[in-house]
Amino acid sequence: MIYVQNLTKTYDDLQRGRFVAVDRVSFTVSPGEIFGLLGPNGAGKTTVLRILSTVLRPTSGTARIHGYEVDADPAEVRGLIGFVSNNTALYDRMTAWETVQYFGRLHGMAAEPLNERLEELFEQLRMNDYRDVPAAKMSTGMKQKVSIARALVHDPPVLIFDEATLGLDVMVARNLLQVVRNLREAGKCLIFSTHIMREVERLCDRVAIMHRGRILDTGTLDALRERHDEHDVEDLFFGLLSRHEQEDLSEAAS
Ligand SMILES: Nc1ncnc2c1ncn2[C@@H]1O[C@H](COP(=O)(O)OP(=O)(O)OP(=O)(O)O)[C@@H](O)[C@H]1O
Repeated sequence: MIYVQNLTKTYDDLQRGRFVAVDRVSFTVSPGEIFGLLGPNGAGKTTVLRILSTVLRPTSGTARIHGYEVDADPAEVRGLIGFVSNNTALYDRMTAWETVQYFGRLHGMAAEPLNERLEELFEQLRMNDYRDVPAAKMSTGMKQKVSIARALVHDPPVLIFDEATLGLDVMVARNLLQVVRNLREAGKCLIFSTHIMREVERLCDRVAIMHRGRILDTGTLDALRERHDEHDVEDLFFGLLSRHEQEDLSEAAS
C-alpha cells in the first residue's frame, strides 16, 4: 500500500526564489492497482516519485510504503520498492546477468536464491539471448529490460515507473506496458507516471492529473469523464490544465 498525504516539496531556486514543486499532494495506491500520474513536463511527477523512492526528502507531509515512513525509514522503504525510469545508467562493461546480479547483492540476497531469481526473471522478461552481452553493446530495448529486471530482482511489492516508455520504440514500449500489466496481475502496487494520455487509457485503474505541483483531479477515467462531462481524455486533460492556469492568473492578479 502506498499512502501519500499533503506531500510538499519546495526548492530554493536562485532565479525563481522559493519554488513549490509539489504542493500538498495526496493519494493512495492499493495492491493489484496501477495508479497513473499524468502531467506535462515540470508538473512535479518526478519529484513525488523521488520522494517515494527516498532519493529526495519532503519539505512537509507524509509518504508511507507498507506502513514505513519514507523519511524516517528509508532503508526499509528501499527494500520494498523498485524504480524504473527512462535513463537508468548501466555499467558499459557489465553484462545483463552481472548487472541484475549486482543489484540483487546490493539488496542483500544470498547467492542461491539470487541465482534462482535471476533465472526466473531472465525467462519471464525473455532476456536469455543476451544474458552475457555487456551494456555497451545493448539496444535501447535490451537496456530497458535490464533496468526492469534490476528493479524487480528483490521482488518488491511496490513498483514505480517514471516516464519509463520515453525514447522507446513502439514495440519495446508495448512490451513494457505488458510487463506492467503482468505485475498488476501478480498483486503489485504500481505507480506509472507519464505525459502520454493513451498509456493512461490503456493501463491505469485510477489516475491523478498533475499540473504545477498540484493534483487537479483524481479518479478512474470513467469517473473523471463523468465529472467533467468530457469523454475525450485529451480534451479533459487540457481543459483542466487551462482552467488551472486561469485560476493561477486571477489569483496572482488579485
Ligand atoms: N533541484 C531543483 N531545484 C530547483 N527546482 C527544481 C529542482 N528539481 C526540480 N525542480 C523544478 O520542480 C518542478 C517539477 O519538476 P519535476 O521533474 O518533478 O517535474 P515532472 O513532472 O517530473 O516533469 P518532467 O517530465 O519534465 O521530469 C520543475 O519546475 C523543475 O524545474
